[in-house]
This record gives sequence, C-alpha cells and structure tokens, in this order.
Amino acid sequence: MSQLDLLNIVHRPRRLRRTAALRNLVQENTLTVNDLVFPLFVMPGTNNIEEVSSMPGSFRFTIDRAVEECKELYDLGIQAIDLFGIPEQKTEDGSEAYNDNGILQQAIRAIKAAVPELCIMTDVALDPFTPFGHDGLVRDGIILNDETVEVLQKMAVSHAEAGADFVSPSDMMDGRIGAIREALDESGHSDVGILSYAAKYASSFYGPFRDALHSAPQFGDKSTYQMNPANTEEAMKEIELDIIEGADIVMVKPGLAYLDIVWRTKERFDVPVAIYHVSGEYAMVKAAAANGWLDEERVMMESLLCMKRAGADIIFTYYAKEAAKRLR
Ligand SMILES: NCC(=O)CCC(=O)O
Ligand SMILES: [Mg+2]
Repeated sequence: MSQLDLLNIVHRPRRLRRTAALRNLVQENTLTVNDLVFPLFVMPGTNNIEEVSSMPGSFRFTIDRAVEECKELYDLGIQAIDLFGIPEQKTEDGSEAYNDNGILQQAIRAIKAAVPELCIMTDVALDPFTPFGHDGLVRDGIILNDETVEVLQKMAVSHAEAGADFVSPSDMMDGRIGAIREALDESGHSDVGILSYAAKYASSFYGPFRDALHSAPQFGDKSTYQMNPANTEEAMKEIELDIIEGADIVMVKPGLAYLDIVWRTKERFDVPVAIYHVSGEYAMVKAAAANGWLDEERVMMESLLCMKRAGADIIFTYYAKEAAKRLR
C-alpha cells in the first residue's frame, strides 16, 4: 500500500475550485458597479483639470469639466459621487462653506442640471474652508465642537438647497448628525439623507487627499476629534450615536486596515455600511504598480471585493472608474 492510499479523505474542498464554472457557482460575495461612489474634487476656474501629484490618475476639475466627468461616470454605470471643493478663499470663520454661490453649491447645481439621475453626496466639513486645515473652527489652538456644528448645519442646508441628494459630514464633531438632521428638516429638506463618517480614524493614510484639496492641517493633528486607530469599542459607540441621531448610512474610514471595524458594524447594526478606500491606499497601489511590483488591476479588484466580503454595502474609491470599466 502506498502512502497515498492511506489518505481516506471524504471532504475535499478543492473539488469546488476545480473549474472556473464551479468557482463562480460557489462564490459568496460579488462586487458590482452599484456599490461604488466616486469622490470628485472641484476647483475654481474654467475648462481645466489638474492631476494630483501624489494620486496619479486622479484629478481636480473645474466645474464645467466636473460636469463632463459626471456624464462619463454615469455612462459607466456609477450612480453616486461625493463632492469635495476647493474654495475661492479660506476664512477663519469658514463662511465660504455655506456661501450659496460657493464652489460646492455651484458644482451641485451644474451637475444636477446635466446628470439629474446621478446621486450627489457632498462633503460637510470645514478643513478646505479655513486657513487651519482642521475640520472645525479653531480658537486658541482648540478645535471647537458646538460652534462648528452650527456652521455645519448651514453648510448642509446650503448643499440641500443647491440640490444635493445626501450630505456626508466627515468632521467627527459630537452631535452634528442630530443637529444637521434637524436643520435639514426645518428647512424643508426631510428627503435629503445623511451619510455619516461615523467611525473616522485619525489616519496617516489621508496624506494625498490633503494634497488634492490643499487642506493639510497647519498645526497639530486631528487626534482630538478623529478616532484612535487602536480602538474598536469606541467605534461602536460613535456609530450607535450617529444612528440614534438620524444617520441613514454610516461609514468606516479608512478601508483595508479597518475591515474588522466594518465587520463588527455590519454584525451589530442594521443600517447600510459604507467604507472609504482612502487616498493613501490608492497611492500605495499606484506607486507599487509604477515600479512593476504589483498588478494594479488585480490588486484594485481584490481590495474592493474584500471590502464587500467584510460587510461594506457601499465603497468610496478613487478607483471607481477603473473598477466600473472592469466590471462591464
Ligand atoms: N473627509 C474626506 C477625507 O478625509 C478623505 C481621505 C482620503 O481619501 O484620504
Ligand atoms: Mg461622532
């Protein structure tokens, strides 16, 4: 008797991996274009785009060019964008953030007019709008909570007035979801939803995004309002509070290094969960691919699929267009 004859294996999981057809039949999770949200950076000016140096293949768009980009996204099957704006001017009171003719408000109107079916989500936070690069108002080096929330209420209402479908507060101030919900309802925008960046960590993976928006913090870091990467229970608390306050969708951010948080969120709560595949994650893949060290397309698709497997319903990614083309 050879040694092999001694193996009396009933369960052979490899049977289900023998052919592509079998592998497809038993596949548990699937990425679709419906899952993707494209983050879009808009800047002042006309007929111009600028590549973000630390995010090759990602651009800032003037509004007219952003409209063209949105048509292309929608034609590719991408049904939602998240808008980020670079204002004409930064002021200490962040008032450009709620200027009815501000960069985001103009962009929302132009995109809504051109591609009405596209879901427009908008970033609600002050970091690009003050010289400090922090997500809230600043006094004596402190990021103010309640004073900031009042500005965020105005910002969210002005986005809704311009035609936003959803606002996405990314600032991590306490109590802002309830306050924004109330402000939207009182101004007649009870149909405008809130996607809350509920568990947003103070992460070093955001570096390239701050280049893109010219919004790097001018002093200190964001650890007095964004979460400590060491914590999980705190994320559950943040998410629970935001759901109680009225969040329709909650987000965990960043992506791959935080999939355990996504999984716990999905297990524990019954609202849709979004994940943000952030700029640093994108930049790492781009850099490795440029060196010939990774297969960019395969790593991209695997990363996004793994986010689905972890429980994400919605994925914000700078790779949305490439993934959509691949999924066609
Ligand atoms: N509030 C939005 C972000 O901080 C984005 C971060 C990134 O893509 O790195
Ligand atoms: Mg919170």
